[in-house]
Amino acid sequence: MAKIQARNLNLYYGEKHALKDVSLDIMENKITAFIGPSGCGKSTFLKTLNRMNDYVNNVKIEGEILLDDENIYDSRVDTTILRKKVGMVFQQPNPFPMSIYDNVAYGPRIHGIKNKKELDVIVEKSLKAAALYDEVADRLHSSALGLSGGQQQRLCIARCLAVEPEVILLDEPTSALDPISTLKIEELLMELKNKYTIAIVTHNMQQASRIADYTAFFLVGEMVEYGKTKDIFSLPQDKRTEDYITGRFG
Ligand SMILES: Nc1ncnc2c1ncn2[C@@H]1O[C@H](COP(=O)(O)OP(=O)(O)OP(=O)(O)O)[C@@H](O)[C@H]1O
Repeated sequence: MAKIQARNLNLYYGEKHALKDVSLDIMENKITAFIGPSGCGKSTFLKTLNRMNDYVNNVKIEGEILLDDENIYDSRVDTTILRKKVGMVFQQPNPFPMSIYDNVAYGPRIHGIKNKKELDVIVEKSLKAAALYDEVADRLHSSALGLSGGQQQRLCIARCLAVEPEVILLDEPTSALDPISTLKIEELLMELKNKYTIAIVTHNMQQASRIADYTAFFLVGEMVEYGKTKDIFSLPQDKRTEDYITGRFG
């Protein structure tokens, strides 16, 4: 079942036409990867899925993004609620300069949860779900900035999970990490897809082929090809996809 449907999405940064008539369905409880060369619009597309582009000046968006069949660009949509449902993890781990506990409790507190016992439960549950709890259980009140890069990224995933999202967007979440931390995040995402819908931008085609159920290939603002990952990598239908995945450019 489609959790998110992009319908004829066009995005302009000023004069620049950065997304050209993109339509694609993101399936529930699956991992969907967006691949393509630098500057092709992968991150831009990802950010349209929870309206992060609203923060950029001079952006014009046409078309629709339906989340559970409702257009998230409808003027009545509350973007705070939208971003609670559709959480995001960025390329550089960006823990807040506060304790591990407070990082995870941050979102729930903003959404009005004050009770300490309740927060304790959320923090522990989220850290466990992000496969970080065992490594930090004895230092929940130490600074998050003392964690390794890979741990920081799992903390950011825990922070995202703490507000009980339905969809998790990740923009090259492992590109700043070593191979072992990368593997841990990949394993974690494959576990998390049982509960969440996941969309990930990655430069790493091996990563897409390892973890993604579906893959979309972007090129200069166009979504060239989209399908089951194994089909995209073994039987690409478009010459441009084939050239890219066989390493002829990009
Ligand atoms: N805020 C902005 N203002 C103007 N142009 C932008 C802005 N953000 C991105 N662009 C342009 O839009 C195009 C798509 O950028 P985007 O970051 O989505 O690509 P990408 O495929 O994610 O690239 P990368 O893999 O290098 O991150 C690029 O040409 C980029 O320069």
